[in-house]
Amino acid sequence: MSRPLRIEPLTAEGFAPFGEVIETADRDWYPINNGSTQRYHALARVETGPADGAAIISIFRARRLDYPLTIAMLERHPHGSQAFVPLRGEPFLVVVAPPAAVPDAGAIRVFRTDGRQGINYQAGVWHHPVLALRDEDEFLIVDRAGSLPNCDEFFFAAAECPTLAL
Ligand SMILES: NC(=O)N[C@@H](O)C(=O)O
Ligand code: NI
Repeated sequence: MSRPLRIEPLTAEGFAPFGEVIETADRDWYPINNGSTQRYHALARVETGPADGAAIISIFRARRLDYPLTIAMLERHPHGSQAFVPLRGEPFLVVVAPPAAVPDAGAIRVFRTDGRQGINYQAGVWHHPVLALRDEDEFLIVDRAGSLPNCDEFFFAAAECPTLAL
Protein backbone atom coordinates (compact mmCIF):
# COMPACT_ATOMS: atom_id res chain seq x y z
CA MET A 1 0.00 0.00 0.00
CA SER A 2 1.66 3.22 -1.02
CA ARG A 3 1.68 6.46 0.93
CA PRO A 4 -1.79 8.01 1.49
CA LEU A 5 -2.03 11.67 0.48
CA ARG A 6 -3.39 14.44 2.75
CA ILE A 7 -6.00 16.75 1.20
CA GLU A 8 -5.58 20.46 1.99
CA PRO A 9 -8.14 23.23 1.44
CA LEU A 10 -7.04 25.34 -1.54
CA THR A 11 -5.54 28.71 -0.62
CA ALA A 12 -3.63 31.22 -2.74
CA GLU A 13 -0.68 30.96 -0.37
CA GLY A 14 -0.58 27.17 -0.37
CA PHE A 15 -0.91 26.96 -4.15
CA ALA A 16 1.59 29.79 -4.87
CA PRO A 17 4.51 27.43 -5.78
CA PHE A 18 2.31 25.90 -8.49
CA GLY A 19 0.31 28.81 -9.88
CA GLU A 20 -2.58 31.10 -9.03
CA VAL A 21 -6.00 30.61 -7.46
CA ILE A 22 -8.78 32.26 -9.49
CA GLU A 23 -11.27 33.57 -6.94
CA THR A 24 -12.96 36.75 -5.69
CA ALA A 25 -12.83 36.02 -1.95
CA ASP A 26 -10.63 38.63 -0.22
CA ARG A 27 -9.31 39.88 -3.60
CA ASP A 28 -9.09 43.50 -4.76
CA TRP A 29 -11.41 44.78 -7.43
CA TYR A 30 -12.22 48.08 -9.06
CA PRO A 31 -15.50 49.39 -10.46
CA ILE A 32 -16.17 49.40 -14.22
CA ASN A 33 -19.23 49.83 -16.43
CA ASN A 34 -20.31 52.99 -14.65
CA GLY A 35 -20.07 51.26 -11.28
CA SER A 36 -22.38 48.35 -12.12
CA THR A 37 -19.55 45.81 -12.32
CA GLN A 38 -16.62 44.85 -10.09
CA ARG A 39 -13.49 43.89 -12.07
CA TYR A 40 -11.21 41.40 -10.34
CA HIS A 41 -8.31 42.17 -12.62
CA ALA A 42 -5.50 39.80 -13.74
CA LEU A 43 -6.11 37.06 -11.19
CA ALA A 44 -3.79 34.85 -13.23
CA ARG A 45 -1.47 35.23 -16.20
CA VAL A 46 -1.81 33.11 -19.34
CA GLU A 47 1.55 31.82 -20.55
CA THR A 48 1.68 30.81 -24.22
CA GLY A 49 5.40 30.12 -24.54
CA PRO A 50 7.52 30.31 -27.72
CA ALA A 51 6.85 30.08 -31.43
CA ASP A 52 3.21 30.09 -32.50
CA GLY A 53 1.71 29.59 -29.04
CA ALA A 54 -1.73 31.10 -28.61
CA ALA A 55 -4.22 31.14 -25.77
CA ILE A 56 -7.39 29.13 -26.39
CA ILE A 57 -10.57 28.56 -24.40
CA SER A 58 -12.15 25.09 -24.14
CA ILE A 59 -14.65 23.23 -21.96
CA PHE A 60 -13.86 19.90 -20.27
CA ARG A 61 -16.75 17.66 -19.21
CA ALA A 62 -15.15 15.22 -16.74
CA ARG A 63 -16.22 11.89 -15.29
CA ARG A 64 -15.67 11.29 -11.54
CA LEU A 65 -12.97 8.65 -11.10
CA ASP A 66 -13.24 5.88 -8.50
CA TYR A 67 -11.61 6.38 -5.09
CA PRO A 68 -9.28 5.45 -3.47
CA LEU A 69 -7.37 6.53 -6.57
CA THR A 70 -3.86 5.43 -7.35
CA ILE A 71 -1.86 8.40 -8.59
CA ALA A 72 0.01 6.52 -11.29
CA MET A 73 1.14 9.53 -13.32
CA LEU A 74 1.50 13.25 -13.51
CA GLU A 75 1.79 15.50 -16.56
CA ARG A 76 3.11 18.98 -17.29
CA HIS A 77 2.76 21.56 -20.04
CA PRO A 78 6.26 22.97 -20.56
CA HIS A 79 5.27 25.76 -22.95
CA GLY A 80 2.11 27.14 -21.42
CA SER A 81 -0.10 27.64 -18.40
CA GLN A 82 -3.40 25.81 -17.94
CA ALA A 83 -6.40 27.22 -16.08
CA PHE A 84 -9.48 25.34 -14.81
CA VAL A 85 -12.56 27.32 -13.82
CA PRO A 86 -15.54 25.31 -12.50
CA LEU A 87 -18.79 25.89 -14.42
CA ARG A 88 -21.11 24.04 -12.06
CA GLY A 89 -19.98 25.36 -8.68
CA GLU A 90 -18.65 21.98 -7.60
CA PRO A 91 -15.43 21.38 -5.65
CA PHE A 92 -12.69 19.45 -7.42
CA LEU A 93 -9.28 18.07 -6.49
CA VAL A 94 -5.94 19.46 -7.61
CA VAL A 95 -2.88 17.17 -7.44
CA VAL A 96 0.47 18.85 -8.06
CA ALA A 97 4.22 18.45 -7.62
CA PRO A 98 6.91 21.14 -7.85
CA PRO A 99 8.55 21.85 -11.22
CA ALA A 100 11.47 19.46 -11.70
CA ALA A 101 12.96 17.26 -14.42
CA VAL A 102 10.74 14.42 -13.13
CA PRO A 103 8.08 14.72 -10.42
CA ASP A 104 8.92 13.73 -6.86
CA ALA A 105 6.16 11.43 -5.57
CA GLY A 106 7.16 12.44 -2.05
CA ALA A 107 6.50 16.11 -2.82
CA ILE A 108 2.98 15.66 -4.20
CA ARG A 109 0.35 17.95 -2.67
CA VAL A 110 -3.41 17.66 -2.96
CA PHE A 111 -5.82 20.59 -2.67
CA ARG A 112 -9.63 20.62 -2.60
CA THR A 113 -11.33 23.67 -4.08
CA ASP A 114 -14.40 25.27 -2.50
CA GLY A 115 -16.59 25.07 -5.60
CA ARG A 116 -16.07 28.72 -6.52
CA GLN A 117 -12.29 28.66 -6.91
CA GLY A 118 -10.45 28.00 -10.14
CA ILE A 119 -6.75 27.39 -10.58
CA ASN A 120 -4.07 28.28 -13.13
CA TYR A 121 -1.07 25.93 -13.39
CA GLN A 122 2.07 27.81 -14.33
CA ALA A 123 3.99 26.33 -17.26
CA GLY A 124 5.95 23.23 -16.28
CA VAL A 125 4.07 22.40 -13.09
CA TRP A 126 3.49 18.66 -12.69
CA HIS A 127 -0.21 17.90 -12.15
CA HIS A 128 -2.71 15.09 -12.42
CA PRO A 129 -5.34 15.38 -15.17
CA VAL A 130 -8.49 17.04 -13.95
CA LEU A 131 -10.14 15.31 -10.97
CA ALA A 132 -13.86 16.07 -10.83
CA LEU A 133 -15.76 15.05 -7.71
CA ARG A 134 -19.13 14.70 -9.46
CA ASP A 135 -19.90 13.03 -12.74
CA GLU A 136 -20.28 15.23 -15.81
CA ASP A 137 -18.68 18.18 -14.08
CA GLU A 138 -17.68 20.94 -16.46
CA PHE A 139 -14.71 23.31 -16.47
CA LEU A 140 -13.73 26.30 -18.57
CA ILE A 141 -10.13 25.78 -19.67
CA VAL A 142 -7.65 28.44 -20.77
CA ASP A 143 -4.43 26.95 -22.08
CA ARG A 144 -2.03 26.95 -25.03
CA ALA A 145 -2.39 25.75 -28.60
CA GLY A 146 0.59 25.65 -30.94
CA SER A 147 2.82 23.44 -33.05
CA LEU A 148 5.22 22.48 -30.24
CA PRO A 149 4.36 19.35 -28.22
CA ASN A 150 3.07 20.65 -24.90
CA CYS A 151 2.27 17.66 -22.68
CA ASP A 152 4.95 15.60 -20.92
CA GLU A 153 3.70 12.57 -18.97
CA PHE A 154 5.59 10.80 -16.18
CA PHE A 155 4.53 7.40 -14.81
CA PHE A 156 5.66 6.44 -11.32
CA ALA A 157 7.06 3.01 -10.54
CA ALA A 158 4.24 0.85 -9.17
CA ALA A 159 5.72 0.77 -5.66
CA GLU A 160 6.03 4.58 -5.67
CA CYS A 161 2.44 5.46 -6.64
CA PRO A 162 0.67 7.38 -3.84
CA THR A 163 -2.98 6.68 -3.03
CA LEU A 164 -5.64 9.39 -2.87
CA ALA A 165 -8.59 8.57 -0.59
CA LEU A 166 -11.53 10.90 0.08
N1 LIG B 1 -4.82 16.78 -21.78
C1 LIG B 1 -5.58 17.79 -21.45
O1 LIG B 1 -5.95 18.62 -22.27
N2 LIG B 1 -5.95 17.90 -20.12
C2 LIG B 1 -4.94 17.81 -19.12
O2 LIG B 1 -3.91 18.71 -19.48
C3 LIG B 1 -5.44 18.14 -17.74
O3 LIG B 1 -4.68 18.76 -16.95
O4 LIG B 1 -6.59 17.73 -17.45
NI1 NI C 1 -2.97 19.49 -17.87
